[in-house]
Amino acid sequence: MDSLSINVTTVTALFTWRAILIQLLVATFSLFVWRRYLSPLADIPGPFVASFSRWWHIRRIFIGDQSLQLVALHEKHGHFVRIAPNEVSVNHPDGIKQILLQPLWKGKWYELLQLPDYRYKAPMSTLDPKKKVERSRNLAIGYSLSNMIKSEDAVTRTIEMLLDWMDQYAEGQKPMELDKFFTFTAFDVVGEVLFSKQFGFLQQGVDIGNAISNSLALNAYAAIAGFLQPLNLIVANPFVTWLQVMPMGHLFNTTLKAIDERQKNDEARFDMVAHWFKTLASHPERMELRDIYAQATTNVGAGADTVSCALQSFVYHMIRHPTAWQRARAEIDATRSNEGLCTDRVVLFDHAQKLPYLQACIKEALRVFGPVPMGLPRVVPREGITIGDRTFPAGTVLSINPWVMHFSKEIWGPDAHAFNPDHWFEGSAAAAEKYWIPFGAGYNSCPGQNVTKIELSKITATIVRDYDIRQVDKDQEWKYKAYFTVVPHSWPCVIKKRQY
Ligand code: HEM
Repeated sequence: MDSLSINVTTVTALFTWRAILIQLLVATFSLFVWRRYLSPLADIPGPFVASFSRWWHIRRIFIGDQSLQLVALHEKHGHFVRIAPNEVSVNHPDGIKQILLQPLWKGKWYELLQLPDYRYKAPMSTLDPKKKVERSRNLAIGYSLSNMIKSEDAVTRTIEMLLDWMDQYAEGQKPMELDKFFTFTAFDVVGEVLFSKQFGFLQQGVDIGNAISNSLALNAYAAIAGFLQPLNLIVANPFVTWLQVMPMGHLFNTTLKAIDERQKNDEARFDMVAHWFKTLASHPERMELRDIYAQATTNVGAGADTVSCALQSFVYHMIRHPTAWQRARAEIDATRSNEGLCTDRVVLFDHAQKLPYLQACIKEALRVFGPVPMGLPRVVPREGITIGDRTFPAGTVLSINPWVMHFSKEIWGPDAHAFNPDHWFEGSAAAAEKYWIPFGAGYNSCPGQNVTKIELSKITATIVRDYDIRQVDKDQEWKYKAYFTVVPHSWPCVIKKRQY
């Protein structure tokens, strides 16, 4: 045999099935050894599988208990837990300052939020901090408190529809699934503030076109598929968008249709999209129509489940703590009789803000059951990041999970897991505030905070003042799955209207 035929034989041998299999096994084993034993993160504790694969995390998201698992892991291992080969969950008290409050690139996971496909870029799906801030600047005016307050009457009318349903259930003495009605309300409020039109859930009292079930499917999909980018390219592209077969396509089309109708509606208020269209008209070089569609879709995706969860957490925990309910009610009654406030059928935002105990209860509800139970991932820059006595090299993904932060006994004391509104009046309350991150923190924090505060303050004050609520089965725990957001269900209630 000459040398040429030996080489050909060798190359051919390399490509037999057996050889390919062996090479794959060697490569996989080498990757495993490197990730598990040689990586700079090798000594960070965490689940064994997570040290060499993302599957531990994906499985926990799929099961729906990622947040509780992470809380337990931090209690066992301390400030740093390795949750994937290149990702570390952090609950060090300096973590928020060093990670969320810095202009760091976001983890690649966020790209999944280009809804319904890569042509639609919103600030949330923009990883580069500079570009993200530029995009947000075009849209920020729509979220300002002064503009949100202009929508208060529309929000009030929507809440009145919720109250009509509550009155109806109270009269009929039928169990009410508050979880569904809170979600209906949250969706309809988003519709009102965004494009001056409710989606119609409260009017019909049903999940029209399974939109809410679809939103749950999108939520589960987003949480997992963000880690499987190639899969995302197959299921989220312009062709699939056109086919309208994916949940994000449905969400997008509903939003698009609503914006188009709004543009023809002469009675539309100067709502959120009106502000964005105004910016587009005066600065066409800064943004395009697709940005408006993308941001409106993000709002519908991010602004309804979260508020429903917050409302549910408030009522669920308050009825388990009747003393807190009575104290909040006494505060409202006193404000009513002493100052003549809180007398409207739906309490005004301005009045609800003057109720410190009620506000503490809202904050506590958002602390013990935050609507976002997933870590917020950021990428360590070239110069590395030092947190406590640990330095993380460039490229490591560090994430802060609101649940983990909110359950830290180091920060909130030994009863960190308990619902206790007095957390907000104790000595360290002001200091603890900086660790309260249901809305995230820093340049990526939630722009929907103002409308959320208006909605939560008005609804909770009105309900506490006017209704007595108990669960059909007081020992029944609600059910939920912690995906990107968490929306509990299955805790039907009996509603009674308060007699004055
Ligand atoms: C209790 C209610 C809410 C909670 C707890 C909440 C929480 C959050 C969190 C944790 C983030 C992500 C921060 C990050 O990536 O670091 C976020 C982003 C966002 N939220 Fe909210 N949210 C709520 C309500 C709303 C509402 C009502 C709207 C809109 C009307 C909204 C619109 C958005 C948008 C557009 C983003 C993306 C922000 C960006 O990256 O530019 N949210 N929210």
